[in-house]
Amino acid sequence: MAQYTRVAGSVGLITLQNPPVNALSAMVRQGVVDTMERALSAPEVKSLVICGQKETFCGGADIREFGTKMSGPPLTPLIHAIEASTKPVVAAIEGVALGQTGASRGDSGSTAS
Ligand SMILES: CC/C=C/CC(=O)SCCNC(=O)CCNC(=O)[C@H](O)C(C)(C)COP(=O)(O)OP(=O)(O)OC[C@H]1O[C@@H](n2cnc3c(N)ncnc32)[C@H](O)[C@@H]1OP(=O)(O)O
Repeated sequence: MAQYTRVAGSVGLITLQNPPVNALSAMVRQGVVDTMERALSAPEVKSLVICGQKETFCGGADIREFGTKMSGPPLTPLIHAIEASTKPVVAAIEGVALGQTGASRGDSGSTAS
C-alpha cells in the first residue's frame, strides 16, 4: 500500500509500504495512484514527497507477483502522471531504488520531477 500524510502544513507525504523492500506490487501502485489524486486535489497541499520506509526506497517490481496475472495500474503511465503533476514531486531516496529505467543504491538524497 501507500500511506498518505500531510506534513509541515503544505507537504503531502506518500510512503511506499510493502515489506521487506517496498516493492511495487499492484497494491502499492494503486496506492500511489490514489494518494497522488488525493494530494493533487487538496488545495492546501503545495508539493509532494514520495519515500520508502525502513531505510529502503523501493525494490522495483514485486518478485512475489512474477508468474501471476498482471493486475493493478501499469507502472509507465503512473510515472508519466507523476512527471506531469501540477505540483512539484520529490523522491526522498534512502537505500535501494530499483525498477523500470534504472537502479541505484545511495545514501539519503532526493530527486525531483
Ligand atoms: C512493476 C514494474 C516493473 C519494473 C521492472 C523492475 O522493477 S525489474 C526489478 C525487480 N526487482 C528486483 O529484481 C530486485 C531483486 N532484489 C534484490 O536485488 C535485492 O533483494 C535487494 C532489493 C537489493 C535487497 O538486497 P538485500 O541483500 O538487502 O536483501 P535480500 O536480497 O536478502 O532480500 C531481503 C528480502 O526481500 C525480499 N525481496 C527482495 N527484492 C524483492 C522484490 N523486488 N519484491 C519482493 N520481495 C523482495 C527477498 O526475497 C528477501 O525476503 P526474505 O523473506 O527475507 O527471504
